[in-house]
Amino acid sequence: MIDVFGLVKKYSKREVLSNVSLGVRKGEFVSLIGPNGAGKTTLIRSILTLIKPDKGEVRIMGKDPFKDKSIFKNLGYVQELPNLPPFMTGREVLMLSAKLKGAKKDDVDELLDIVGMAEFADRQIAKYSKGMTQRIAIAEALLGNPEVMILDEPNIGIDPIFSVKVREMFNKLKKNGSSILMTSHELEDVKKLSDRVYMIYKGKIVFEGSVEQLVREFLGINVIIETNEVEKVLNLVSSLEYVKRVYRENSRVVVSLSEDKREELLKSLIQSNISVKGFYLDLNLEEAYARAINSVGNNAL
Ligand SMILES: Nc1ncnc2c1ncn2[C@@H]1O[C@H](COP(=O)(O)OP(=O)(O)OP(=O)(O)O)[C@@H](O)[C@H]1O
Repeated sequence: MIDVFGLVKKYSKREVLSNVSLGVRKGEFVSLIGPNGAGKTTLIRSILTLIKPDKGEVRIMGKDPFKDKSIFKNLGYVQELPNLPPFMTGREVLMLSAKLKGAKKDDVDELLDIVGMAEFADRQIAKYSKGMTQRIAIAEALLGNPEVMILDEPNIGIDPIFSVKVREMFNKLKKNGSSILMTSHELEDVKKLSDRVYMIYKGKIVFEGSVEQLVREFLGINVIIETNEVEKVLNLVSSLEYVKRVYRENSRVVVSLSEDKREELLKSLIQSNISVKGFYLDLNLEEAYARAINSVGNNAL
């Protein structure tokens, strides 16, 4: 639904996007992560034709957005720090957008309710807080259930309770078959929402895969065992040849494996009659992200 081939963007002589290719399939949620200045917004704005790339091609729903603007009727976009008209009210912004997208007044009312802005709908944007403006921007992007949604740091300024709601909304959109591309520094959202992740560093894609693959590649396979019998677990696992490292965290034992022997490990625990309350892969995306950036930074690009 979104395809980018060999995108290059230069500012003066500096290349800020270097041969970037990326794809988002139907019903897929893809996140674009990377440090400040890596090129995420430049890439998003190039996809949306707000920036003209020097080389490369973009397709949205199979069409070239630089030539066919009709696709934008079916596309929702939350831009980084939304710049909504300050003298319009939230409702007016949504009504205007509904007209352009062919959505109904009822859809506007429903969305105002969903984003918790019904009460403030007739207040001017200039009088909104940052988070309130962001809520209207998200509602605006969701209008008309777009087939493609592009989100550039949608969670800036949003409180934790609404963050959970936003995740639910994006998940619902995805279940209905929409394709979503998001940039975010909120790794918890990235972890909970993404089917696939692209990591961009200094204008180059340096990783593509699932969150689990990213964690495995940069942190290895770490299993968390929750148990009341920590000592027994420590004794058992430290004798297993595929266990690289083991440490205790209160009533949890964290075990690093040299290869994917999770099934064997679980069997050994059960055979030793150890009561296991929890057994799962540690998906510490923050740490994997830091290591990945460190590793690409060291292998000078
Ligand atoms: N109009 C411009 N003129 C010159 N350089 C620019 C311009 N816009 C962006 N850049 C540069 O392009 C690079 C990529 O910027 P971009 O905004 O895409 O990064 P980002 O990954 O979105 O960062 P952040 O996480 O901070 O939002 C940066 O080095 C930035 O300084």
